[in-house]
Amino acid sequence: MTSSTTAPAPTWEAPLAGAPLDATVEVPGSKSLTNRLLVLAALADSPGTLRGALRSRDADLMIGALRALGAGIEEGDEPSTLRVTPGPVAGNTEVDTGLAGTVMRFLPPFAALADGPVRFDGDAEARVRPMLPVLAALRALGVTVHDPEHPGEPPAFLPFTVEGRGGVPGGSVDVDASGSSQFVSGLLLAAARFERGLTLRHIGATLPSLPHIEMTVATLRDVGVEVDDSRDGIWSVRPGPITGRDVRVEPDLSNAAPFLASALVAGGTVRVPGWPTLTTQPGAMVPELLERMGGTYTLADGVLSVTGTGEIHGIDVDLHAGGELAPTFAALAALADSPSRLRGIAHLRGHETDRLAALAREITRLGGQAEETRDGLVITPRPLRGDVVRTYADHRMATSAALLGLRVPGVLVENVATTAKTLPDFTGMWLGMLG
Ligand SMILES: O=C(O)C1=C[C@@H](OP(=O)(O)O)[C@@H](O)[C@H](O)C1
Ligand SMILES: C=C(OP(=O)(O)O)C(=O)O
Repeated sequence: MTSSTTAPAPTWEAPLAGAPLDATVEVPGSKSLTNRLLVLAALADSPGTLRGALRSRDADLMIGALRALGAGIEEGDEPSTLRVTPGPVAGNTEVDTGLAGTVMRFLPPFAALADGPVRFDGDAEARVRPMLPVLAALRALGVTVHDPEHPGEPPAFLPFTVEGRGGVPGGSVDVDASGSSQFVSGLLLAAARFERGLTLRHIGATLPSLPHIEMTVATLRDVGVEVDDSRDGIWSVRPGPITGRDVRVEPDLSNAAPFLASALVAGGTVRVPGWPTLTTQPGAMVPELLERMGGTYTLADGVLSVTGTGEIHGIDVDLHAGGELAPTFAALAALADSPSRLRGIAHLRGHETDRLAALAREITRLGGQAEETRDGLVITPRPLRGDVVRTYADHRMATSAALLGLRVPGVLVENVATTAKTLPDFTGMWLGMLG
């Protein structure tokens, strides 16, 4: 018998909360806004600037890809200030999507405008994330998408090549977006540059993450694009110019979630400044959900404060509008005083990992009880014990494990560096919060 040569993945011992919290946490810019604003700035008719942009793996993959596709992107005085100079969309290039849904789903329609082929590939974990609806829509719109290594088989996953021909006629297309709202967002973001614009009709039974589609529509309108979203499940984008603008990016409210949730686990107060009064981010749901689980919150002068007592109540919640919040609420549910049900999140099976399976498996590993349902999780609190928590290259599995570790001694988070996908200094921020 030979011994395994695979080194164990490094782990990070999640710190226990020794005392009630009293912390203010500055949360970097929203991933979803940063990557939309970058795409629109690169498609615009004039230069634009993002301030307070996220700099993380997903944002830097988007920057790298847009540069490869012909845009100029320079840092200003700070890394979070990005000056974007649009250029003709360039082909004969490659896009590394990493594991970023926003890069793999937003850029194929953009690449269809290029003057040559654009090859897309990403991480091993990215190669199993669903891509078919956006690629099939492009093909229905007359764009050639193929995998030169498997000619004759229309690709449904990474890797693939989009044959840019310098323009897209556009028109009408049906898309089943029940697997991801990003299929809709990606097509809408590039549609003002299609010759006839685009009318997109969602034909699936369910539609996740509607706030993220509303974010797409809002960011398009902010740069002067006309969008008709007056009919449920149908979006029409008129062809027309896109204006380069100077915009400030809101903090990432979904990344704020595990920090705010910490107040419920450890007791005390956590504050996040820069909380927008009006936003399309699904993280806007976080304060009310934390209140339902036993916290209280206030919003004053743009500072959101969440206070907890250490007591957490179970919740029955449909998270289809904000599925990316599920790992945070699953961790709270595992520490609650009554069972919880998270519903409406079947599409999490196509996220960074199959999040329903991963959350059920890891909560169970710590001695908890968590079962997958058709469209979510049922979590019954049990006494938990420390162990290694596997993270499956998923940043939110890591932040969710850190939350459990505030109360459960000996939680060892595997590959905590995966948090760099959207939060490059997660462990520094977490330790800072604990004081
Ligand atoms: O458009 C976006 O920026 C996002 C949309 C959502 O995707 P799904 O609709 O696939 O859940 C969300 O979960 C993801 O984190 C970001
Ligand atoms: C689902 C997520 O990411 P992505 O943008 O890669 O889909 C997420 O951040 O929770």
